[in-house]
Amino acid sequence: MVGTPSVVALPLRTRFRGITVRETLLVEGPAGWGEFCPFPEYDDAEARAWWRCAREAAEDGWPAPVRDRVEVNVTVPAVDADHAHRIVTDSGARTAKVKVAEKGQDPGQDLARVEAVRDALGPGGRVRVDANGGWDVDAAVAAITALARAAGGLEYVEQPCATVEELAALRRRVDVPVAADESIRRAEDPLRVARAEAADVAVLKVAPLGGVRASLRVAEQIGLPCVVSSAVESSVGLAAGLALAGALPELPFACGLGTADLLAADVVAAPLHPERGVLPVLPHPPAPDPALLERHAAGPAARDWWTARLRRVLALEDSVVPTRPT
Ligand SMILES: O=C(O)CCC(=O)c1ccccc1C(=O)O
Ligand SMILES: [Mg+2]
Repeated sequence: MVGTPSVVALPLRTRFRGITVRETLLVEGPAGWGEFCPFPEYDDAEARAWWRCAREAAEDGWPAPVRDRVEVNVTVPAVDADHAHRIVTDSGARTAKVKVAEKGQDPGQDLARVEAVRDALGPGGRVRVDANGGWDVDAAVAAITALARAAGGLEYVEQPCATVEELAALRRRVDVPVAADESIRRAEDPLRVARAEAADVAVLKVAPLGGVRASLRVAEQIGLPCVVSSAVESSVGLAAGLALAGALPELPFACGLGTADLLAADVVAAPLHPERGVLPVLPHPPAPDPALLERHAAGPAARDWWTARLRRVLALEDSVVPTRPT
């Protein structure tokens, strides 16, 4: 790598996944900039794939894309209905992904949110929901039936239940297509979901799957239509997701890569904010602006935590422990 890593703390515009600030580490290599930002609760073993994604961007570069632009969904956090309506209208996107089953909220709030999102999109838009594994099978059947009615149709439901077995059981009981996210990115074996006939759609996140090339191999083997989604990276890491979306042979759905809009600050001068629901595929990661790295630099405790974490992950990568087959 070239130079020392930068650790930044980027404020979110609204709480998402229980956080209000996204911390991330950026490194420069001979091919450009890479981003390492495994969620804080992930252990070092799980963080290894995220490092491989950052290293690919910084050292190897990405395979050639087959398209130069990618349609994205607007991501709607678990906010109230009026706020959801405004987020969708402001985005100009034709597809919205709405967070549901948020802890501490009730089903009525989910229904009001998806109703508002449908109203903002109009009848031609597409609404998908993401429960992050928050329902058991019976609760999922009830919630999906009610949400599909409130939304005037759902494109798919992402990770309605936590386990592959539950997804498979649910899938036989509802007409709405089921997408798998955590069951792919956090699984020992990301292909199990397909063998179990537990999903209609595969959500691919480039960092937890170990980079663009590793994700392309998963896409090839999983045999399901794929959607690329972010992990709320800065625009440096989002560019890796766009490189994957750009290189997939088929891309039948809008991708969840519009999440620069969730951030109140970014590290590059021209952040990857979608225009009318479209983002460009970039040949290389965008370089951070040194003034923005400085302005959003994390405090000393966070900087030490991230650099120690990276050092431990690098030590694991250099050891001979066998890695998950892909
Ligand atoms: O897919 C999107 O629209 C945005 C990304 C997103 O929802 C997400 C971001 C960080 C962590 C988890 C998730 C998720 O899909 O569950
Ligand atoms: Mg998800």
